[in-house]
Amino acid sequence: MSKSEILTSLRQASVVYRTEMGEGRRVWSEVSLDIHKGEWIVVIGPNGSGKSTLASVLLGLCPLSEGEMKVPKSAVVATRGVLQIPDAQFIGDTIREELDYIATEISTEEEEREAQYKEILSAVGLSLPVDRALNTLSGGQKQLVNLAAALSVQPEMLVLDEPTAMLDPAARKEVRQAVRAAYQQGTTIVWVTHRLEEVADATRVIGFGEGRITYDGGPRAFFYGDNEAELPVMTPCTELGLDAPFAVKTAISLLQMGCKLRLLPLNMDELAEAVAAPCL
Ligand SMILES: Nc1ncnc2c1ncn2[C@@H]1O[C@H](COP(=O)(O)OP(=O)(O)OP(=O)(O)O)[C@@H](O)[C@H]1O
Repeated sequence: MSKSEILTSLRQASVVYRTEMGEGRRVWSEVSLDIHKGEWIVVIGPNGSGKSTLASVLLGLCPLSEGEMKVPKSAVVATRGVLQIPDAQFIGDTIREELDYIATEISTEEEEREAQYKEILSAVGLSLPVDRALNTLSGGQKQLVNLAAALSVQPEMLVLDEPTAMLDPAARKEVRQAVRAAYQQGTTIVWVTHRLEEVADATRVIGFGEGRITYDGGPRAFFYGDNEAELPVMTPCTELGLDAPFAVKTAISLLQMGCKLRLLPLNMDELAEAVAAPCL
């Protein structure tokens, strides 16, 4: 997929929130960023570092106080979002109502419409009756309905703000799988998270610390630094005060013991691959 087409640009963007006392509180300073078509960007950082503010800005929910956000004329960008709390996004009471509100180009002809609903749901791996009440669904199913609704308008860019935060491991896996399918269909992904294992899907990682971008690069360099020959004392991950996933920490220990790994793993599957061959 081409990385050249820019979907959205931020230039010297700052956000100042007003506190209850009416004072300005600067939570974002001089953030500059180009989001390219075909990227899967994971945005990571400690609590309160400004990650969700990026999601809100991209979704048009938070105005910039300074700087600008540009959508180049060549890119017709439809951006949709899925947020942390599944119920907070629902408008309707049933899956049908939800899709009726959000999905566009739904047929007025009944048979065709039912087939469209089925297709929208199956795109995220759901096979539920459309008249199911939303409050009878599990957290994971609710989040998949939100995802299905967001994807039903075929957005160019999908912004996810900690979509798995309230979910159990099985549901987290389903949501990631559904987002991977959307990515493979050409949707650009911006995924805000505090779960470091979710970095494994990224083509690009953006690290946030105290309202500024501290890292913008590949996922492996985020965990291991950019010099494969020598492990740095501090990596972009540890500089943000974040604890690397088990697979990364294990690989670092092996490297420190003098083992040469075939790849620098991002997750358990890759760790198994890295240690399957004897140390060189
Ligand atoms: N509507 C608001 N009004 C005032 N301050 C806000 C508002 N939203 C966020 N903030 C503050 O802005 C800072 C950045 O918040 P943001 O939610 O973007 O961070 P985050 O990295 O997503 O944090 P977390 O991981 O805890 O969700 C925080 O200090 C937060 O308290």
